[in-house]
Amino acid sequence: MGTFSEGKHPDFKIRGRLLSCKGIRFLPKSKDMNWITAKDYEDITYKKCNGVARIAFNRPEIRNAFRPKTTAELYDAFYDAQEDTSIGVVLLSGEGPSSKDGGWAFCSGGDQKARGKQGYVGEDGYHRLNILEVQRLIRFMPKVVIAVVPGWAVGGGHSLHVVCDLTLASKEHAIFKQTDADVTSFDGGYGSAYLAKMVGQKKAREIFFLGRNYSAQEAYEMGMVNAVIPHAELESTAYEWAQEILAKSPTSIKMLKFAMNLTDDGMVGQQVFAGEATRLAYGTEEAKEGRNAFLEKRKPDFGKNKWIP
Ligand SMILES: CC(C)(COP(=O)(O)OP(=O)(O)OC[C@H]1O[C@@H](n2cnc3c(N)ncnc32)[C@H](O)[C@@H]1OP(=O)(O)O)[C@@H](O)C(=O)NCCC(=O)NCCSC(=O)CCC(=O)c1ccccc1C(=O)O
Repeated sequence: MGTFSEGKHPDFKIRGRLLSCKGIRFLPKSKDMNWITAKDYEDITYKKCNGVARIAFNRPEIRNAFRPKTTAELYDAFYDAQEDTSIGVVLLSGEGPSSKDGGWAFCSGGDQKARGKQGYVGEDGYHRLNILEVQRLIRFMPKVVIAVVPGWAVGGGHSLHVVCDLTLASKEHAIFKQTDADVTSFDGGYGSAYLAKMVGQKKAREIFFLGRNYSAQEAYEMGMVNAVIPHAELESTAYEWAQEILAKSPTSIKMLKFAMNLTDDGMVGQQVFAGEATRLAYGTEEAKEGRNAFLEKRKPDFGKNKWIP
């Protein structure tokens, strides 16, 4: 990747987010990172910079465990990132280290102190399992979501990294662990079944049935982590991966994500993919003629020789 800065090269110009030099495109480097807070929350942080949104758990003293308030905030931030047309990639991470003991975490799953009889108890007194709504938003949003794992990814936190499109992990501090079977929980959806597609049935069963710790390197070798990154470079590397993705065709990225989801998501996967195909069809002359004919109360004339093989 290039590192020209403005003024240093005669052919340098800014074109959108990309820097162009005689046809060669240079991506913003991590030194250009300038995160701006998008919204203040209690349990998470939410920032944006150069087409990238960064959402992070912010309960480091309890290894970034989530309660209903956390998941409601996560949903709100992810929805905002989905709707913001300037955003193409979302990083999901965990703030840290813990001021208590210096430990790092991505997320340790459901806050066991908030757990009630039928889920996690919110301020309204209802028992919920609404992390699954967050999982679905990550899965179905037309943007790339990267799990940036600086420490523990455990229980429901492990499931979240699984459902993200990509995972980058801290070489020194990331540890992957499934404790669902220790606390009578079971993510029978993406957390387990999709994990098995990723690492294979035997390995997925080992992860859940034994609940062992796996290092970033072991997770990488299993196929559930894309890259193992020195801790100090984790955030900047995630930003640079995001910039590489942002340089691609947004329609291609969206359709590729939905195409890869399709086979595992059944009719809903087909619905999501087909919805985007419909949107593309709406952009054609044919669609314009169909709409106009209806509005003008006449038969549509789609023309001859339109049945392209
Ligand atoms: C994460 C650990 C392995 C880290 O161990 P360690 O580094 O030794 O730190 P500790 O001293 O244990 O922890 C420090 C501090 O944090 C508190 N803490 C840690 N995790 C939690 C938690 N999940 N809830 C509440 N508090 C937590 C811990 O008590 C310490 O506090 P002190 O006051 O200092 O004592 C280890 O901490 C650990 O194993 N944690 C528990 C992991 C766990 O079991 N998580 C829950 C799994 S079940 C789940 O997440 C369900 C989620 C869900 O809603 C769901 C439901 C249905 C379908 C799918 C899902 C889904 O999974 O998404």
